[in-house]
Amino acid sequence: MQFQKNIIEVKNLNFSYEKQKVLEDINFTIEKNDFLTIIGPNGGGKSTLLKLILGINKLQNGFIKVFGKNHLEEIQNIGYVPQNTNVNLKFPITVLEVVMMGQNSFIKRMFGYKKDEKQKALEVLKKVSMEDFANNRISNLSGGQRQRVLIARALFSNPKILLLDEPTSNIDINGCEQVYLTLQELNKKIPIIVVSHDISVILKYASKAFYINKKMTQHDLSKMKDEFKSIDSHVCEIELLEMLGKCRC
Ligand SMILES: Nc1ncnc2c1ncn2[C@@H]1O[C@H](COP(=O)(O)OP(=O)(O)OP(=O)(O)O)[C@@H](O)[C@H]1O
Repeated sequence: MQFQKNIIEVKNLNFSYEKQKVLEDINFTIEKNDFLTIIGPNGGGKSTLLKLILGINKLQNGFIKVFGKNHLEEIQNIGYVPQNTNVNLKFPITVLEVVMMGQNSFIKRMFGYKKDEKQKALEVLKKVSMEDFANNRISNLSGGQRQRVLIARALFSNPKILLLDEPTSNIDINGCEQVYLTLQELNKKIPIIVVSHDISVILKYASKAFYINKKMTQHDLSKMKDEFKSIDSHVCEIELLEMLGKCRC
């Protein structure tokens, strides 16, 4: 197989809802080991960009290539953890069952799961350090634990890229760290793209940051890394966000 440097390539992307322009002249590439965070103000266009990559929003111009092909041909290789999960917490469903919902076959869901699928679900739960909770009800987990289960669900179909939309909203700082440590471990094998408002936490883990407010500013975080690693107290996220929005690095 030919070596593919760019896992995702986006060029000349513009997008509008009705007459409201939401994204303007977006260009970037994602490589194999990237851990990218997409940050920016509310309504800046972050989720819209993810939905374009996933084919949920229809491309209006420009192009998105995944592994060198039209992105729509490669959707099955993209794992997605959406902002609002569709798991009904009132439904008496176990962690293992939630993970196995990561396969798209309705027939399989109707007629039960095979033994090897349960084994595979346990393996992906191990990747997010949640295998001991396999038989617990999803409703009994903490927010951070639940989010790691939803990451396992996205991993069930062996994606080659993982996209997450605000995976740590409503999770306390320790839960956040656990989720990001999990993502850091997964990033040894696959690129990670995460939309987040947890600026100071995510900047410790990410290698790149894209600030989006209709237009995009790209930041290579490797140089700033040591400073962010030493952050263990309060940082003013508003100032940090403003700085990243104005900076032209
Ligand atoms: N389906 C839609 N139809 C019309 N307008 C939409 C739709 N989805 C989003 N928008 C608008 O597009 C803009 C960008 O929304 P988007 O959800 O991409 O922002 P975001 O950066 O993810 O915001 P947040 O941080 O609040 O989640 C907003 O003004 C929003 O109201």
